Amino acid sequence: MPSDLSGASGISPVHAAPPPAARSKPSAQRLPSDLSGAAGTSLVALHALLPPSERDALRERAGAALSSPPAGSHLASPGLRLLHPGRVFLAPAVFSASECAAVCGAVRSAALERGGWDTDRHSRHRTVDLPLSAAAAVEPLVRARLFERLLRPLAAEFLGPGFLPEHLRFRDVFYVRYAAGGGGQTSLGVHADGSAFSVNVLLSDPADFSGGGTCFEAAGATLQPPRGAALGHSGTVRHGGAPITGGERLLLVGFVDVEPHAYGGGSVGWAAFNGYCKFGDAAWRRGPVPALETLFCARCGSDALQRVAASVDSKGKQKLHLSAKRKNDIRGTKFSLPKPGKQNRFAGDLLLREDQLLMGAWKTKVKVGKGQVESMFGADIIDNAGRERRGKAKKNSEAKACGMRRAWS
Ligand SMILES: O=C(O)CCC(=O)C(=O)O
Ligand SMILES: [Fe+2]
Repeated sequence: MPSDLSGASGISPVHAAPPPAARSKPSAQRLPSDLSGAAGTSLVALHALLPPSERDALRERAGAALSSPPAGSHLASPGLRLLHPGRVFLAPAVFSASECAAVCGAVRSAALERGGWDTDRHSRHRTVDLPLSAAAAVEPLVRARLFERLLRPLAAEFLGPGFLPEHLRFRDVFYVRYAAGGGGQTSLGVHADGSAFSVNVLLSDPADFSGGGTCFEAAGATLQPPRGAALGHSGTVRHGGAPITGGERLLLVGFVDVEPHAYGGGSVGWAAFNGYCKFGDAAWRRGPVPALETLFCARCGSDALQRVAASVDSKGKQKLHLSAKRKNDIRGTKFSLPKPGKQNRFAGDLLLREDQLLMGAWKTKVKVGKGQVESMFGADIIDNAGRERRGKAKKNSEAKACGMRRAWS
C-alpha cells in the first residue's frame, strides 16, 4: 500500500494486510461510515492519488480527446487507459441503509423464486450470483442510484468536462452472495475484471457477517466499506473477495465500460437518449450541460432554445436577462420535412425532439470482440426486442446472453 494514503481524503491510512490465503483471517480495515465532506466530493479517492499536476494533465488529455474526438474515433481504449491502474475509489453513500435492506429482500426472494442462485455466469473466478434483472422490483432504483451517485460524479471528477456520464455503461451488474456454512461461497480468489473499472456495493448489514471485504493484491490491504458505499477500482487492479467467517455477505457488483461511440456537438441529445435507455429517469434529470452543445431543452425536450444574455452577481449567482416583451420570431424556421433518402443519404429518422424514440437505433451494433457484435445499448439488448418474428425462425438466430467474463486472471 503506498505511503501517500494518509490524509488523502481524511481517511486513516489502510495498512497492509495480506490478500486472503484461503483460511487465514485477514486483518481488514473497516472504513468509517461517515465520509461526508471527506474530500469535498461524493467520490473519495482512497489511495494512489496522482500528483495534482499529473492528474490535471490526465484530465486535460481526457477532456480534449473526448470533447472533440477525431471523426469516427472510438472512445473505448482512451477510456480504459484513463483510469490509473493503482486507483481505488469510494463513493460513500450510493444506497441508504433502508434501500440496501429493500434490495437484499428483493434479491433473496428472486433467488427463491428462481430456485437458487446462479454459479455459471462468469467463466473464471465464479461467483454465486444473480443478474440485476433477476430482482425486477428494485432494478429501476439500482440503475438510478448507480447513475446518479456513481457514474455521474465519476465521469465529472475523473474524466474531465468533455465527458458525459452517458459515455459510461454497465457491461454487467449482478448481486453476489458469500455465505459461511451450507456449502456457500466464502471467498473469491485474486483476479482482474475485464472492465474499464469495477464497483462493488455492500448491501448486507455488516453485523450480519464476519470477515469479508475486498482485498487488493498490490496494496496488500483488505477494505471493508460501510453498508451502501461503493468501492471502485480500475478493472486491471488485481483484487479478490476476502473470506467471510460467519453469516451472509451480499454485494452488488458492476463492471463499467466506456461507450465505443463519441457524442459530441450535435449528438448530445442522442447521448441523453442513450443514457435514458440505460439508466431510466435518472439520466433525464441531468445537471447543466455545456450550453453550446445542447440541442434540446433539458426540461421540456423541445428544440426551442434561445440564446440570452447572462451575468453573475457579486455572490456568484447567475442572472438571465430575459425580456418579457421579446417575441419569438419564427419566420424562416418552418420547413416541410424532407423525404428520407436512399443508400445512406439522409436515411433514418430526423431527430426532432430529445425524447424521440429512434426505433432503428436498437439495431445499432458495436464490435465487442473477434467476430462478436452486440447492441450499442449493452449486451442485454437484442435488436428484435419488442418485435414479433414473422415467418420461419432463422437457424442460430437466438440472441445469446452475453455474460461478462473476468479476464487476465
Ligand atoms: O467480494 C468482493 O469484495 C469482490 C467481488 C469481486 O471482485 C467480483 O465479483 O468481481
Ligand atoms: Fe472482481
